[in-house]
Amino acid sequence: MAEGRIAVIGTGYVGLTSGTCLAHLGHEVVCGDVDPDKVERMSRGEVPIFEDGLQELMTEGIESGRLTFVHGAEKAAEGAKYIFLCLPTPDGGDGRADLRIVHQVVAEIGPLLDPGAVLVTKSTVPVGTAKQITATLARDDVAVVSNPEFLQEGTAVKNFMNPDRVVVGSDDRAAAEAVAKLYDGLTTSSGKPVTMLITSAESSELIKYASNAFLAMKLSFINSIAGLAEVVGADVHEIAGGMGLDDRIGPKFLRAGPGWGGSCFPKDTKALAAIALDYSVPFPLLDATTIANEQAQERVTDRIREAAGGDLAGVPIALWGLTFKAGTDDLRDSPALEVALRLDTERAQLRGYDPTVKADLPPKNGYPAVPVAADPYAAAEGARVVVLLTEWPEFADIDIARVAQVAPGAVIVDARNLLDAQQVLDAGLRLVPLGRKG
Ligand SMILES: NC(=O)C1=CN([C@@H]2O[C@H](COP(=O)(O)OP(=O)(O)OC[C@H]3O[C@@H](n4cnc5c(N)ncnc54)[C@H](O)[C@@H]3O)[C@@H](O)[C@H]2O)C=CC1
Ligand SMILES: O=C(O)[C@H]1O[C@H](OP(=O)(O)OP(=O)(O)OC[C@H]2O[C@@H](n3ccc(=O)[nH]c3=O)[C@H](O)[C@@H]2O)[C@H](O)[C@@H](O)[C@@H]1O
Repeated sequence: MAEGRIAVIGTGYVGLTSGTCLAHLGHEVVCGDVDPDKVERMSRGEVPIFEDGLQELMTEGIESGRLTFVHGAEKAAEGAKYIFLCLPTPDGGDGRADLRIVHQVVAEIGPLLDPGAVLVTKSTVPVGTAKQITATLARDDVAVVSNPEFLQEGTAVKNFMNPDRVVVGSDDRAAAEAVAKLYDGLTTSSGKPVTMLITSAESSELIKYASNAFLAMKLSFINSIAGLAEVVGADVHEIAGGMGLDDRIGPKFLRAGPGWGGSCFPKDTKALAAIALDYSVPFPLLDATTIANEQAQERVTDRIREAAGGDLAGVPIALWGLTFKAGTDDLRDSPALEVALRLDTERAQLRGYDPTVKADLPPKNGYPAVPVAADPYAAAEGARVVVLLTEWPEFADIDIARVAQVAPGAVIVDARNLLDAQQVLDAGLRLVPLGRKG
């Protein structure tokens, strides 16, 4: 076990998962957050986010005494050997990452750190941030290490415990190796030892952005292929299957949908484009990746408008799925809400359902208010168009005959291609799939 305690600053999807899993690996971990209510709830063992497997490990950590929660960054950082920054780095409005919270916390905790402490950026931060933090700290006795996180929401614990790789970057080789050692004992999902990649801080910072932007580009590519497939009479599933059989392409991240979203792909793709621009390096693929994503959201909206007969004003529409993907309660930059916004602008009457959303959505971050029903059938009642936007497994098992009863004559626009066309037809409804003819 590592000598010295670990502090985790910021207990969101990344911080809470990392802190809990590091405690599970045997480390002593103190998590600090600025939100006192959240700290109080977590101290009682309550998991504030929807994340498979987190509750069990968090209870285990608290009961073992290895995992504790405190209010504020300073309290967590004081006396710690490793300080993991898991703070938000949102879009600053011009595409660049807003690092104000990171810099503010570094300024707060810098003077308190013990000599020999290692400050680790787990947040996704632009290239050059480790250098900037080193300059702000102005301490020769504290090392700065970049250790980006690659977990996916919904499978965060699994991804943390079985990563494809761990990337650690620093000018201080010994500090980087010490951070890599904290992950000792982890295996990949196929049981192999995890590759620990030690790089410069700059490479490590860019590996994170390059990975996210590359995945977003892959999705934009298949979504554009879906648009083409609809016109030429091909089937995007057959195409993705055929492409994925090529080892060099691989089958993952080729599921066409209503565009990609979430708290990271949109902001990180834009942030990488901003970095390239700042360094005067042409990188048109990144802008194209974002533009193609907006086109994918637009295409789904077009299909819905066509299904409604050309005019959306006053048309009752059910939205099945509101989160940015299945398996999470996260609504940040959700493609479902992007589509809802477009429909709302055209004055459609929306009603949503999502297994993790229990209350009506108020207008937020530019997205419209969406009344939320208790189940998918209540959402569909009286709807002229039902749109499947998030790939929750319960939609694949939906009782279509019951939908036909509550929404006779409705058209189902299946933006995740989850439903069986024949079943929908048998129930007397029309199905509009994505990336293939209906
Ligand atoms: N959500 C994800 O799946 C992944 C996110 N990332 C990156 O990790 C970073 C964190 O992301 P999330 O965990 O999603 O964020 P989040 O928004 O879920 O959590 C951030 C936490 O930091 C706390 N916080 C804010 N200001 C603070 C302060 N001054 N002192 C202490 N705590 C403070 C907030 O109260 C919140 O609990 C971002 O840079 C993100 O890009 C990286 C990989 C995966
Ligand atoms: O930096 C981050 O925050 C994380 O961002 C993504 O993880 P996440 O945001 O949890 O979501 P993904 O599972 O990657 O899905 C992103 C979007 O792509 C969509 N998607 C994904 C896969 C696919 O085949 N088709 C598809 O439309 C999802 O529905 C969702 O809207 C990355 O996959 C993680 O590796 C990374 O750590």
